[in-house]
Amino acid sequence: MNPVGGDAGAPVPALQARHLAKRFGGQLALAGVDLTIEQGEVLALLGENGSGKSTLVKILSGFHAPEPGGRLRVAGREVPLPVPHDHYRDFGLSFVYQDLGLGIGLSVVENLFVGRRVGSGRGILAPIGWSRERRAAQRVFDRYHVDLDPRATVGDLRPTAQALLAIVRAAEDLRLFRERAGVNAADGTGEAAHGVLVLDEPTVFLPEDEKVFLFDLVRQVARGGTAVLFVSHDLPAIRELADRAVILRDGAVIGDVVVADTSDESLVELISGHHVSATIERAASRAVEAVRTPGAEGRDAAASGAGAGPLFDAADVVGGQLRAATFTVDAGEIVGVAGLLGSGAEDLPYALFGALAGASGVIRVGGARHDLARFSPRAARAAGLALVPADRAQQGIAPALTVGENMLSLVLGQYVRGGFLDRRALRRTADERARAFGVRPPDGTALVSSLSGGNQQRVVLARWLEDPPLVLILHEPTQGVDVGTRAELGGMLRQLAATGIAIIWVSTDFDELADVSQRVLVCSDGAIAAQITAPITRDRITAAVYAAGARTSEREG
Ligand SMILES: Nc1ncnc2c1ncn2[C@@H]1O[C@H](COP(=O)(O)OP(=O)(O)OP(=O)(O)O)[C@@H](O)[C@H]1O
Repeated sequence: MNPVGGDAGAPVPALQARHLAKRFGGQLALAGVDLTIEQGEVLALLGENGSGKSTLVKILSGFHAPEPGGRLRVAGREVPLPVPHDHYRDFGLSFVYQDLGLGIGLSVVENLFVGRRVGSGRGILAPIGWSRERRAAQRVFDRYHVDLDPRATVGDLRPTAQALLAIVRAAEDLRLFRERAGVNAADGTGEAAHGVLVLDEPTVFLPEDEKVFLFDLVRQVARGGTAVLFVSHDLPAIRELADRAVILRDGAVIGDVVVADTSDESLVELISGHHVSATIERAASRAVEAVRTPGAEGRDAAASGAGAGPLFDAADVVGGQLRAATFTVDAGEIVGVAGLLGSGAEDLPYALFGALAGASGVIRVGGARHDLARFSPRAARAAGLALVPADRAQQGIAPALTVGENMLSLVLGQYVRGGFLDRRALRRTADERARAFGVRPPDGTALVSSLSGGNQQRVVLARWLEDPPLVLILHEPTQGVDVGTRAELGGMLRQLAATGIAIIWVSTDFDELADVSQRVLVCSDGAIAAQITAPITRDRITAAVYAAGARTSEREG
């Protein structure tokens, strides 16, 4: 049953937005969106990369001012537009973003009560009673059935625990809003409508098996009456959580469906606007064709001439959580790497690429031997390696540069004529690549920071493929990428592998690994503990990862 906000008639919707629009220069990023979310409802907001989801969320948070003519009501009350900066909480809105917004060096209790001390009522100058605050924090966690230690430092928590804390904090903001609004309710009922919790891709960094804790918490928050707007590309998570899904395309609502009544295929079609499978291979070959430069042929020759042995060979790799990882990858092979958090899998891409301090071990690329203790990213590139890192914002792109400069930064030398950079040729190629990789808008001169997250990821991939390596190392390459594009990237990378490139694909998304890999290595306790060959399924990977983890803890116990 839906909790009722007033004393008569239908419950007040938690959120009613009318005609929200946003223009960036000549481009209409949001084209007049209407949206209603009922109290206690979990609504998924879906759409391909660049469809306008973040723009809508940023209007709700007050980060963007919408075009004139829009209206917003939350918890039955009119919210001024633009939403006053930093005051969304006062109107019953609360946000959790992918980066969670926690103070990593602070304790759990400090994060929970930041900005609103439970304290002694003597104001901000009163001494902080830590034991009282910790008890208050414990009561909050008990309320949400969440097991968190108020004393722990947030940076020491696992990502899942950090996400739980961020959600509890946001839900508490809404509970306090409701208390305040109830006290002030003009109709004297003491009853106030519930607010809206916005979750913007909160599952991206969480290990598959721990998402269930987050789902439990979100369901519980919604059961209490709060409406949840869940922005995500994660179809299984959407199916798990959402009652209804609204789909955006080109800034407009093009679908509003009950999730339980809609197949995955229909959802993907609504999101992408076409039958994905029919276009994957076409898009993939376009992108692979686009990057097959003369240099690439040279590398193909190097790859095939590497002799009888594997193209890539890693022995006793140490670094981070890795204690001695040894494995090989053949030319043309896609090898997945799976592991629980702390298994060492997440350190492997950086140790192999010379980007992890203190790493050691030996790798061989096409027969040439390299000592990882003396390796660097520059040496790795020269050796024929490329790395697509998980942390796109920090390591993948240069946000202040254009799409073209980012895409072509590894091959700028090819555009120097008579000592000058041939900007026209650079721009022509950049536009071509942007089209081939489906970057929207397909404009090589756009600043990369103005692209949506998924489109930035396409730029990162295009950049590395411009100068095709012998060995491509990918860490969570489809994070934040929409479902249609994900399939497209899978197809593209399969075609690249077919040209002789060896691909090492490290991911916590076991569905994805099952889909793309010819072989999956299971990392546990810093070593490769098992290997899965065809038939590769998500269940087999999950079982192997846990079996390896259990063997490790038995040994340690
Ligand atoms: N600050 C900005 N300046 C110029 N254009 C922008 C800006 N922010 C967004 N856009 C454009 O608005 C459109 C919608 O982007 P938005 O980030 O809302 O998409 P999204 O659906 O959240 O995508 P993703 O799934 O990739 O995160 C895109 O074409 C994007 O390039």
